[in-house]
Amino acid sequence: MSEEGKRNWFARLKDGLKRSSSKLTTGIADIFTKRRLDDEALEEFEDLLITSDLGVATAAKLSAELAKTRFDKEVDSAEIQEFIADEVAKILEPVAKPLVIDPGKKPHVVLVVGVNGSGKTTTIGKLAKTYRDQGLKVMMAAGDTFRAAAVEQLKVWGERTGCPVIARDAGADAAGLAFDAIDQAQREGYDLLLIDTAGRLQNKAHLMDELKKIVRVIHKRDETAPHDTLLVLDATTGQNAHSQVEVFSQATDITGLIVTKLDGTAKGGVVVALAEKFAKPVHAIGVGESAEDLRPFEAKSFARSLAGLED
Ligand SMILES: Nc1nc2c(ncn2[C@@H]2O[C@H](COP(=O)(O)OP(=O)(O)OP(=O)(O)O)[C@@H](O)[C@H]2O)c(=O)[nH]1
Repeated sequence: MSEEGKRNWFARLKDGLKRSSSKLTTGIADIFTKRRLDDEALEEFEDLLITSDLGVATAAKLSAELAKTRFDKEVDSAEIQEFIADEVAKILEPVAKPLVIDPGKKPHVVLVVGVNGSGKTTTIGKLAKTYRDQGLKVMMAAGDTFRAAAVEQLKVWGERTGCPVIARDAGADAAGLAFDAIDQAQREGYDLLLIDTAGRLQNKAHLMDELKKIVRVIHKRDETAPHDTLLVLDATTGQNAHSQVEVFSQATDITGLIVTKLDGTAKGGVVVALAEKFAKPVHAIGVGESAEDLRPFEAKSFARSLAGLED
């Protein structure tokens, strides 16, 4: 990416994370206006991290780390912002992994799952554009056979990206569609097949069972597939994302996360809590509705944006 492009992207990320970072930076300024770091300040700092959705474990970890080197010393908000950016980057580095498409698989099958409205269809459209722009031959399968509008929505992404969409009538069997899509993608030599699925709440056991069936049928067509199963998480749901990761991972082998809607929420900190708790790869983040608003997840950029700092 050109320096100009990187600068634009960081500006979008910073803009997108503004709600999350301003909550954190305002809190930091309130606590640390030329103040000696005492127990009370540490407690307020820990509470601020928890209310910023970084999670109890991360809050305790960062508070203990800060006390180690700065206890009883004068600290100011700029120093605390740099401290948070450094510590959060350390937590995020291990999970910041790009989605790698294996050219040996024809096609590389990516199954996309998540709760209703999390951004699955949009994210599939964005992924299709990303990989089409890299020269891959990409197909999409409208596996959300439950919601007629979802099939139409994916077809719009098909036109937008120039990638074909395999679809059936509303109400068709999602597993059967996945099977046929793999079959066609194999026959026509596609590099990547992105399979959309219907939104399903993690507390609906029968819908989790349907997801297991889709995976079983995909296995029947290609026993190595799906090669990636991505859980799309809407960052605005904050804490609920934890149970989504937990339950979807019980139903199928979630190989990575994509976190959407970071532009519309003050809960961007949840990405840090998820990394600390589940260590699942975060492949990309969404900061808007257009095709350009999905970018690889970069630990340092995200951490500095969250802390309200320049890249
Ligand atoms: N602001 C913002 N909106 C997003 C983002 N990603 C998706 N959306 C919007 O979120 C809404 C839901 O997105 P969909 O892609 O339809 O979600 P879905 O998971 O396919 O929904 P279901 O098919 O109902 O399960 C749409 O209005 C999208 O434009 C994002 O990163 N930022």
